[in-house]
Amino acid sequence: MEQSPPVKNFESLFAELKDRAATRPEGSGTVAALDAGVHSQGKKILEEAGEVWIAAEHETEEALAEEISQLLYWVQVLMVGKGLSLDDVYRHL
Ligand SMILES: N=c1c2ncn([C@@H]3O[C@H](COP(=O)(O)OP(=O)(O)OP(=O)(O)O)[C@@H](O)[C@H]3O)c2ncn1[C@@H]1O[C@H](COP(=O)(O)O)[C@@H](O)[C@H]1O
Repeated sequence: MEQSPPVKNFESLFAELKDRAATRPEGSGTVAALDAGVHSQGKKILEEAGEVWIAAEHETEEALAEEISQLLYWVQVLMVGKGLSLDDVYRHL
């Protein structure tokens, strides 16, 4: 069966998180994560990176893909919190 294209990608998620930061909707986990600050965000990035490593060594490709998506999310939260744009990062690629 053919897989449908993802409804989100790196750019669209980043735009969504920036919108959350600007509009601060009730119940947003991203707003809570931003309010928790860079120390908490950094810990989450390390935790998710560890889960990526473990999944790569011991789990399925699907589990690994999910862990990587969470790591990307937390990196984006940190970026939004620090006021970095995607281009700020892309120009180092
Ligand atoms: N892509 C994500 C995403 N990936 C990871 N996470 C959060 O990252 C954490 C993952 O942690 P774990 O792996 O430890 O899983 P867990 O055990 O369920 O969670 P914790 O006990 O650690 O809180 C969870 O708290 C998730 O809510 C995400 N939270 C939100 N998004 C997307 O971000 C957008 C904005 O979300 P809201 O701000 O919540 O509206 C939406 O498109 C969401 O789908």
